[in-house]
Amino acid sequence: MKRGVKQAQSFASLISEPLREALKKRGIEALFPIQAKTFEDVLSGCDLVGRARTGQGKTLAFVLPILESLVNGPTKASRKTGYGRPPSVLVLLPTRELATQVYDDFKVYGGAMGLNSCCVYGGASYQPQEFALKRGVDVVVGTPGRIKDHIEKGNIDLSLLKFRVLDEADEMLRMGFVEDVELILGKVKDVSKVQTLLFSATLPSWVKQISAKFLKPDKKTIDLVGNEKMKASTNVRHIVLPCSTSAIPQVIPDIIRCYGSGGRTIIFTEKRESANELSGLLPGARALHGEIQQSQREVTLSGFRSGKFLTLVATNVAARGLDINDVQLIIQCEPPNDVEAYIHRSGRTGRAGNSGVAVMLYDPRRSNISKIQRESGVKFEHITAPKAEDIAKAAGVEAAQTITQVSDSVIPAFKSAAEDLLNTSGLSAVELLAKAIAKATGYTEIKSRSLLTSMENHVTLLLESGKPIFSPSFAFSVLRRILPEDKVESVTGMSLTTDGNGAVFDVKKEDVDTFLAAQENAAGVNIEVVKILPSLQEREQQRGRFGGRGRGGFGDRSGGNRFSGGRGGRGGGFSDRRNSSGGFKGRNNGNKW
Ligand SMILES: Nc1ncnc2c1ncn2[C@@H]1O[C@H](COP(=O)(O)OP(=O)(O)OP(=O)(O)O)[C@@H](O)[C@H]1O
Repeated sequence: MKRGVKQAQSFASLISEPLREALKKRGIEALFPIQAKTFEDVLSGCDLVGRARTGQGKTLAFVLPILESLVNGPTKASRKTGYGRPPSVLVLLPTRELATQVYDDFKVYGGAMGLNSCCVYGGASYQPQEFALKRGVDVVVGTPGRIKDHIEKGNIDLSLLKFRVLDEADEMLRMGFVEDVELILGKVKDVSKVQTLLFSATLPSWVKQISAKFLKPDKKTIDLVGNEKMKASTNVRHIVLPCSTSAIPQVIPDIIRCYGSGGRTIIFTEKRESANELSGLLPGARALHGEIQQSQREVTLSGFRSGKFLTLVATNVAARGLDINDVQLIIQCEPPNDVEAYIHRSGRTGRAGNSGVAVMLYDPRRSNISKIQRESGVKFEHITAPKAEDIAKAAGVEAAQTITQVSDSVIPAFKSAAEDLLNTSGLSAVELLAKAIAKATGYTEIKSRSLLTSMENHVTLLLESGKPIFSPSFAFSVLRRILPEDKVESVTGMSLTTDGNGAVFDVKKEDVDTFLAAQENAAGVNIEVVKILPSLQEREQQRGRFGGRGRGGFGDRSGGNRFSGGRGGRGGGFSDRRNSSGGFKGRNNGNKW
């Protein structure tokens, strides 16, 4: 669904005929706001800092005016042409995948105007890059490390440079490319002759300081996010869902079924090992991360782009800038460390005016979502794992469509089997059809899940004791008074409610009656099955108030080993999150996040 983000304004007047034709072939017939707002400043020679939310067209916001300037505008006269010419434009990006993507735009649109581009990044062989540079190019796009190497080898001459662009500038600097970037930018002798453009959807204050160093003092800033509260994409439905790590592989297929709209899904994990592991557990998924060989990364990404497979499990290497058609759903397996990562990851959907869904999984006992909520301005929608009826509804709609598409010619072949079934099964036609749809969708058994951790065949209970519950260990002590030790030991996920009056936890489905009956053993104790997950205290809140990691503390007893889904060690406190061992499959799996 398109929203009205396009601006027809000045398209024809700003953009020359061949470029307009090339844009039209890709469905672009008007400028987006960031493009319209920056175009003339770039054309008139200004340095510029540009910021707009993800998917709002920042790439063309520099590509188009640069091309117009080189071919029809102020830099035309001094631009060299012919064999062996040095580049007029240098574009720096943080990842190889992004460099390739931006190069593609320069190749197509610059090509339409008679300009040559090349792309240089690490992990690919030097020789073809050297040949291209020696032949002479107008635009060089690449990652800082490799560009620096080429400059040092004398393959790139920056003496006639007109434009330098830092795209996803904050990520490039955050990734530790500061020295390379400074060295590259420092190679330009006469900065008065070069325009520097810096773009990103996120511009933390430290980037602004750096931009003050690289850009001219009279630079323009076009910030379409500015002080607005909402920093993430407004075209995306931002959702959070409580889920323990061990339940992630089971819950994800259901989330895709209910929220994926049949399109592509990108799943983000914090660690490479988790991306490998999860992609192995999800049917038809592939992994993408920095440890995979460059040639394989390219094969994977192009397979995902072309629809050979629809689920990509990636680390932050895919968080920035990637523009892939029909990504309907983003799943983050846990809250990222910084708000920028949340904004960029969720921004891989809901692009160019389309809508999308971003689901972030979190362990209510360990994760801190309020920080991301506060800093991104996102008001998260809280949901629990898709229920049987949600899955059936989503899967059923899809299956019903495919069933109606089956040719009528098969009916005679299967009719008598269908009639036999109807006559002998004792079920109605509708009931039988429901079973057939279940079989067709693969959902022949729908397991119930707990609201607190999304674990299969577990139920979330609420405990109240008639007085405030200050700590998980207090809640355990109440349980210990009314239940045998082995039942108390089996409790997982003990978490306190925000109002301080209750604690919620998961028990096995078969133990629910024992827990409910136990409340009779003590006056004032109330235990009930949770229908809607109450608001829960977060990690910091509990640590701040009670400061402890000791026995019975947060994470302790309640599946403290984050990845095992089993009982944690006594000292396994919440702060050990990043060092916990275990994996999606269980305790014996040594993979880390
Ligand atoms: N004027 C336009 N009309 C229609 N589509 C456009 C227009 N400009 C850009 N697009 C499309 O919008 C999509 C997003 O553009 P782009 O990748 O430049 O976004 P971005 O702002 O750089 O996002 P991010 O911050 O995630 O990198 C691309 O598919 C691009 O082709």
